[in-house]
Amino acid sequence: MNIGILGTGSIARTMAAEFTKVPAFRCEAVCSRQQATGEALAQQFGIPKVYTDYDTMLADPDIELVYIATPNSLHYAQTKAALLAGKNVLCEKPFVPAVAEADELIALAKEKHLFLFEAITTAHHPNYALAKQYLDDIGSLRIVSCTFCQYSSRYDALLSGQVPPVFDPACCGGALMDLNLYNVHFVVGLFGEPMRVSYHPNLYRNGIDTSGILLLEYPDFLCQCTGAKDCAAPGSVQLIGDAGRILIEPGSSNCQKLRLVRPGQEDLCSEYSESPWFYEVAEIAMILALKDYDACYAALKKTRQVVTVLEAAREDAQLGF
Ligand SMILES: NC(=O)C1=CN([C@@H]2O[C@H](COP(=O)(O)OP(=O)(O)OC[C@H]3O[C@@H](n4cnc5c(N)ncnc54)[C@H](OP(=O)(O)O)[C@@H]3O)[C@@H](O)[C@H]2O)C=CC1
Ligand SMILES: O=C1CO[C@H](CO)[C@@H](O)[C@@H]1O
Repeated sequence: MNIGILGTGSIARTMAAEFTKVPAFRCEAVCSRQQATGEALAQQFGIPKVYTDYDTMLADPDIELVYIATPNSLHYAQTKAALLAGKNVLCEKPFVPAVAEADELIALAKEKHLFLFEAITTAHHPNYALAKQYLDDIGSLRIVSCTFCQYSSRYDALLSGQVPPVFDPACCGGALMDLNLYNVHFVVGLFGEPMRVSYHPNLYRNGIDTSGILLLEYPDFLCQCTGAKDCAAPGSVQLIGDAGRILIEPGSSNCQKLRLVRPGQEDLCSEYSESPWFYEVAEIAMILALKDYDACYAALKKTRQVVTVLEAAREDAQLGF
């Protein structure tokens, strides 16, 4: 599968490296707003073509899949253009801001029988499946607690007067959309949509949430998701039942270590060493190789549920974007 990469930022570089580990993928082209930036990425990863115009890249018949790694607010239009051009699409998280946009893109992918996928590591990690398997061992679930707090150098830029896309309301940035969404993916992936959603953000003066606490209420348990880009803390997911708990570290974006803890019993531990993107890219390669559209559309159904929760959270906090 020949890939055209759109964007040359931090995740585009990470993913270009991950694509090269999987023989089924070949990076065919990169598209950047500047020729020199595109050439730098192309040279680093041995990518033969550089485009500075997205439509021109979409017109390249050699490209079968477009990987979109641009600011959040561009995902919808760029995904739609790629699908209309007949390309499969892997779109970075967060998929799109609005449920109506998600529905339109999912319908378009189905109509054109194309692969469409949100690039997010959470559910692809082997320990995620293990957590699901261990749920029966912790009794009745009472509390879920997820923490993803990572101080961002872009927060320093915000404090010094710049507005990077990730802290720009016009780009649909913020801690909820950038980091807390991993927690939402973890929880909604396992338990579906909650009954009620409320979001309590710390706001910067431009109206962006630099951190915040999200409460998801389920019929039988409560879930607290913390996401922050303005402070740091060790990350984790804890699923706490009345007969034990499951602890995952460093958390919802990388389920590297899992521990099942039950009183009076030895802990069961599981640890993986590959990067979290490795498992995501391997699973995508498998879905594409098998043309497993059921798996693709099942993942999109989860993505749509997450978009619904995130939209409800932004509405609850009256974020205005
Ligand atoms: N899955 C994961 O682990 C991660 C996912 N992400 C997601 O990936 C996306 C990109 O994030 P990240 O790589 O950190 O962002 P960066 O700001 O580092 O890169 C974004 C790239 O998009 C391109 N771009 C196109 N239009 C614009 C524009 N108007 N403003 C700014 N950049 C533009 C730029 O490439 P050029 O200059 O070449 O045109 C830029 O380098 C986001 O949606 C983010 O949520 C981010 C980090 C990790
Ligand atoms: O998705 C993400 C995961 O972590 C990154 C930082 O390391 C974030 O900036 C990013 O958007």
